[in-house]
Amino acid sequence: MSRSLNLAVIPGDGIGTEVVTEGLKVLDAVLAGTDVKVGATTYDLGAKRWHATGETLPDTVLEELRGHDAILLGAVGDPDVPSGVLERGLLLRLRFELDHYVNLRPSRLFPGVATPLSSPGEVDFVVVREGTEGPYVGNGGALRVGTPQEVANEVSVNTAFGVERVVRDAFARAQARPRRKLTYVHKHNVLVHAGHLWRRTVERVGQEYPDVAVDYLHVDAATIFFVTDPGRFDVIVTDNLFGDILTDLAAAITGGIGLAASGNVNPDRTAPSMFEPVHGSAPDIAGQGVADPTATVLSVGLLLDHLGLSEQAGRIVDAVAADLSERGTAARRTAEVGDALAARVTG
Ligand SMILES: NC(=O)C1=CN([C@@H]2O[C@H](COP(=O)(O)OP(=O)(O)OC[C@H]3O[C@@H](n4cnc5c(N)ncnc54)[C@H](O)[C@@H]3O)[C@@H](O)[C@H]2O)C=CC1
Ligand SMILES: CC(C)CC(=O)C(=O)O
Ligand SMILES: [Mg+2]
Repeated sequence: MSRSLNLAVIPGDGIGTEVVTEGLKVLDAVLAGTDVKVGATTYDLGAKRWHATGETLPDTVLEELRGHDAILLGAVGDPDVPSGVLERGLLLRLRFELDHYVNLRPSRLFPGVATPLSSPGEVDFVVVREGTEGPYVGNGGALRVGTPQEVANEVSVNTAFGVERVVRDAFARAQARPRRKLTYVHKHNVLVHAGHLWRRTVERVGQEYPDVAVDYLHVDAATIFFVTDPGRFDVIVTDNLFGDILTDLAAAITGGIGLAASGNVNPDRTAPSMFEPVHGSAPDIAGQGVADPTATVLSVGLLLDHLGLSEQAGRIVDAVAADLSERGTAARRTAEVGDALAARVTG
């Protein structure tokens, strides 16, 4: 029986448009000859639309997006748009409205990939970053802005409901992996209100997963072990801000930000999940055709896996692994990498 995938594509800004082109190229290639047909609708959300209309994410577009099976996003953010307008008004609004409470960020050091670590050992972990709460919810404000008496608040919101659902997801993922280990990362020695909610939640939910070994790291110490002993990690669960920072570090130790994929997952499937590279719009290299599209291609793999196409998802990971092992040090252009990966998934 044939199947159709109804995708929404938001290329966004900067290198977002460049890497998404390659992601779609590989998607078409991996599905060629199968009975899966892709219908992709592109949405022009991002800086251009904001400049033209002042819109970030109109309600009508949000409602349309809800009707898709999944969303593929490049990146948003532009130096000519005030900082935060697109990041909050578009990207975070999508994550919050579509209830992407699991921000899934796998990190794996593929064979042959250069890392700044001298003896990394095997690195293969996944960060489960809470995606709808924490300091990113916009619960803040400022008084006497621009004066020497300015006071600025950005309050981290952590609810029992929100923490429990992401912690449960992380335990389930840890249980399904061979090492069955969960590290939760916070800063409960100082952030005693949110931190203790996280700690109590992990302890309580952990009783239902006696076969999962649990440990805890303060976030500052976690950064040490990311560099000195990344092999100790299997599944990491943490809040929205810590997870954001740790996953750029995770990318850096596993070959760079151009390889780091992510899924903003709505595990309850009440709305489409959204897949995107961990990186941003990289204005410093935008338009040059040199961005590495591998992170986006791997994000397409996560998308396929989420939609039950695990065989095709596995072919994407295998193609990336093979490409990386032979890549060498010569710089390759964005389209060259996309072409090579497209050829490998069909070959
Ligand atoms: N999910 C999203 O849409 C995100 C958006 N942003 C936004 O992107 C803009 C730029 O943010 P930055 O902090 O500079 O982070 P960034 O991730 O865009 O860039 C950081 C560094 O990594 C490099 N880089 C990023 N992606 C790369 C790739 N695929 N290949 C090779 N090099 C790559 C860039 O050239 C830059 O030197 C800002 O407006 C920011 O708010 C940042 C992170 C995530
Ligand atoms: C722009 C931020 C809200 C997004 C980000 O840095 C991320 O999700 O990694
Ligand atoms: Mg980030």
